[in-house]
Amino acid sequence: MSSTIASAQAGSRNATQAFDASGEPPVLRVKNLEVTYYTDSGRAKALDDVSFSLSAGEKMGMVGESGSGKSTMALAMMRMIKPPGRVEGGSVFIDDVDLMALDPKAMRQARLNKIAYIPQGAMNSLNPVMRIGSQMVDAIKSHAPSESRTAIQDRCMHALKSVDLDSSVFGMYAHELSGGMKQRVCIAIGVLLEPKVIIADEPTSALDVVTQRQVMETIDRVQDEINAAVILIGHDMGLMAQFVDKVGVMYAGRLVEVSTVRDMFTDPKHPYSQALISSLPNLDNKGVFQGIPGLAPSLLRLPSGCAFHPRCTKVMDTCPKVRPEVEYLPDGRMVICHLYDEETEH
Ligand SMILES: Nc1ncnc2c1ncn2[C@@H]1O[C@H](COP(=O)(O)OP(=O)(O)OP(=O)(O)O)[C@@H](O)[C@H]1O
Repeated sequence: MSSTIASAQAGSRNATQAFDASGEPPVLRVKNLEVTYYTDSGRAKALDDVSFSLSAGEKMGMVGESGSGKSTMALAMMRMIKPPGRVEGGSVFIDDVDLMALDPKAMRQARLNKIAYIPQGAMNSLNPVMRIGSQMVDAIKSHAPSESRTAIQDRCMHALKSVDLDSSVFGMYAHELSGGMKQRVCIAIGVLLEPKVIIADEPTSALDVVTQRQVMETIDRVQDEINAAVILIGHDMGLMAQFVDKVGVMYAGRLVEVSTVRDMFTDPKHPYSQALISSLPNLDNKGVFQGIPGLAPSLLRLPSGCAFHPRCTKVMDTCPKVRPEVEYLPDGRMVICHLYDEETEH
């Protein structure tokens, strides 16, 4: 755990810096990503100026209430936003390639090759009438068409092994597998081409607690093997805390805080992060859950200034009037809140 925390500390500073402590540039740099959904009721800015970076081998948990923009961020990074949504701006660099600037064919190649996405409910979208092996082979062929038959077969067997599944799963159908096994198949498909970045959207939802842990451990092990940067989207802060290096908190389309997992749990900076952390059950508040007052705002009618101000226990005069901007604290943490206007590194 201590090495995780140490790399997390370094990782947090990376959010502000182009290079990490080892002198290596981060493998993933998301800059000013913006997505708007043009609905009949109006424009909903689901992703508002989101920037962060991750080093190879680093894991980031992305949390926030339902509708805060977590899946939109993942889809935008994959260039899979569909109408009425539109990516309005920003870049997603993997090494020095901006995915946003690739032509559609190059982007198709980049998916699975450079960046893999395991969507919400992936295990339920395995094709019920195709053997697992055929689905794996198809995935490779569509992204690496020149690979030989033997190389493809080897890749599939290696991927199954790396997620702790027997090679016999290759010839099975989805209905013959448990939920945890299906989710592991989805992870195996995600890592077939050893991508540099893996995004897993709620990989453990709909699984029992024991299987949740096993799936997280599988992601951990596979990630270690290929040294990928991983983004884990989820609601379970407790489970996430055990597996990630840093945590990003989203609110109403903005990434309002990025901190190491230790900092997030011991000293969250944004009042919304503080509310999220104090709403977690612990031994002191046995069974008494502290909710966050108020409701998440509609993106169509966002409160002025800071969108969190109507629910914030630390609201100040400036909060409804002025939109807070990204601040990097002296310890490298990123926060978007007027409370820290004075603490910024200049
Ligand atoms: N196809 C769509 N058309 C219109 N609005 C959309 C569409 N998809 C998402 N949105 C809006 O974008 C916002 C962000 O949605 P998103 O699914 O990214 O949130 P999320 O944080 O992933 O939520 P959850 O935790 O429930 O998965 C939501 O407020 C939603 O209303």
